[in-house]
This record gives sequence, structure tokens and C-alpha cells, in this order.
Amino acid sequence: MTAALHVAGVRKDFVVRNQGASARFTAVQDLDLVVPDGQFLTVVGPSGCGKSTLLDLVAGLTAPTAGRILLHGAPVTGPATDRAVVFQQYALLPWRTARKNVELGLESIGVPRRQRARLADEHLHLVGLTGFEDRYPHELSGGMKQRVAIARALAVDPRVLLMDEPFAALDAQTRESLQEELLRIWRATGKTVVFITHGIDEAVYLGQRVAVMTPRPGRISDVIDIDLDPVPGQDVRSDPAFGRLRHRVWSALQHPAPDREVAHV
Ligand SMILES: Nc1ncnc2c1ncn2[C@@H]1O[C@H](COP(=O)(O)OP(=O)(O)OP(=O)(O)O)[C@@H](O)[C@H]1O
Repeated sequence: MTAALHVAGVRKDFVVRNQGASARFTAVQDLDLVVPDGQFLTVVGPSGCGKSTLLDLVAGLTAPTAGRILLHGAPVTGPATDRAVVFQQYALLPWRTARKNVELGLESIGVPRRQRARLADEHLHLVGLTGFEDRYPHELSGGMKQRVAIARALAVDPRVLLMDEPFAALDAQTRESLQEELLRIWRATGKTVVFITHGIDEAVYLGQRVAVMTPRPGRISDVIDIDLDPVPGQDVRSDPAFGRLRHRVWSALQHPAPDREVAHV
């Protein structure tokens, strides 16, 4: 089976100013990652390790300096509607209602007006915002704005949903309820999800696998399978298995896999 996403030997250099001169800075190097179709992958790593760089590369917002990125077997050459990105900042247009914000991506691909409104309402329903279609962003809470952003991303029916710390700006309780909502939506839609986070708990809670990134230059040092078996109505976070997986991810962040470390010294 073709992987939904295949990142092969990717490096990304940026040109930066250093004491008045231009210098090359390698943000990520030797990035290898395969994400099967329909998988929920979380990527965790410390600030500055290159998580957003990885996501931008997959989104096609920047191009790799070296290596290849394939989406369902085809090279990524720029942004396209087979991928949708949800950022930490909701990026909603303040002068458009929730419905009109969700319609945005649909407009750009030429979906007729009636169908746009229907699809927007369907996706607002999917994220639990029925009844809020005509609200403007300033009339919505942070969690609701992020739900609109998720509805907008899903409305164009992308094959891969890319999420860059989407819940980082939310309070703990809203974050937890959106995490649960996102898992429900993922199960309902079967999308492939790549979800960037700082949070180990969030990575373990959401991911079927957790990719651990380490910095300078950024690389994926470990990929950990999350084989939790959630029981409906019970908080999986209180399961001892959750604690053990959490500790494995924490350890991988502290002590990157030695073979890889040697390979990149
Ligand atoms: N456009 C750019 N020009 C120069 N350097 C950049 C650029 N974008 C990112 N970098 C550098 O690349 C490295 C990785 O940045 P990136 O934003 O991908 O990290 P991150 O893991 O997402 O960080 P955070 O968790 O803090 O958001 C950082 O050292 C950053 O300064």
C-alpha cells in the first residue's frame, strides 16, 4: 500500500544573518518518516527543533533543500487541497461569519455557492457548532474559533490534515475537550493526521504513533507506537499504560536513540 506521506532524507537550510554576513542554517536534516493512510501521527519535540519546518515542508509552503516528500506517491511541489493546515492562531477573517470562513477554501476551488453553504453547515455540525453559523469570530470563544478553523480545513476534503500546535493557545479544559472532539472527527472521517505538539501528554493521548524530534539540526530520533486501548467513559490518561508510554516519550526526548545520534554528530 502507498503511504499517505513519505518524507525521505529531507534537509532544510535557511539563509540567516550572522554578524552582518549571510550564513546557512540547517533547521532539519536526514528527516525520514512514513505515515500510513488514515493514521494519526503526533510529532513532539522541544521548541526550535524544526516541527513547524517539517509541517511547512509537507504543506508545500517551503521546499526542501535536499530529499523528497511524497504524498500518496506523488511529489509535493507546493500547497494543494489534498492537504489542509490548522495553525495555532485560528487565522479566521474577522469580517466573515463562521459559515463564510468555512466557505473560504471552497470558494478557492470553485465550489458553487449553494453547495458551499451546505458543506460549510455540514462541517460546522461535525465540529459541534450547529447554531453558530452566523456568528462572527469576535462572538466566538477561542475553542469555538479553533473548531471553525478545523471545519474550514476539513470542508475541502483533504486527504491529509496537518495541525501545528492547534490547541496550544487554549486553556487546559477547552484543550482536553477539543482533543476528544478531534479524535471523534478523525474516527468519523478516516483522515490521515499529522499533529505537531510540545506536549507529551497530548502526543500520547492523540497519536497512534508519536514521532520524537530532537534539535540541532532537527531530526526524528524515535517513533513510538501507542497501543492504548481506551475504554469508553474512562479517562485513558489515568491508565498505568498511559504513564508508561508518557515516560517512554519523555525518555526519548531526553536521550535520543544512540545509533541515530552517532550518525549525525
Ligand atoms: N524562515 C526562517 N529563516 C531562518 N531560520 C528559520 C526560519 N524558520 C525557522 N527557522 C529556524 O529553524 C529552526 C526550527 O524552527 P521551527 O519553527 O521549525 O521549530 P519548532 O520546533 O516548530 O519550534 P516551536 O516549537 O518553538 O514552534 C529554529 O532554529 C528557527 O529559528
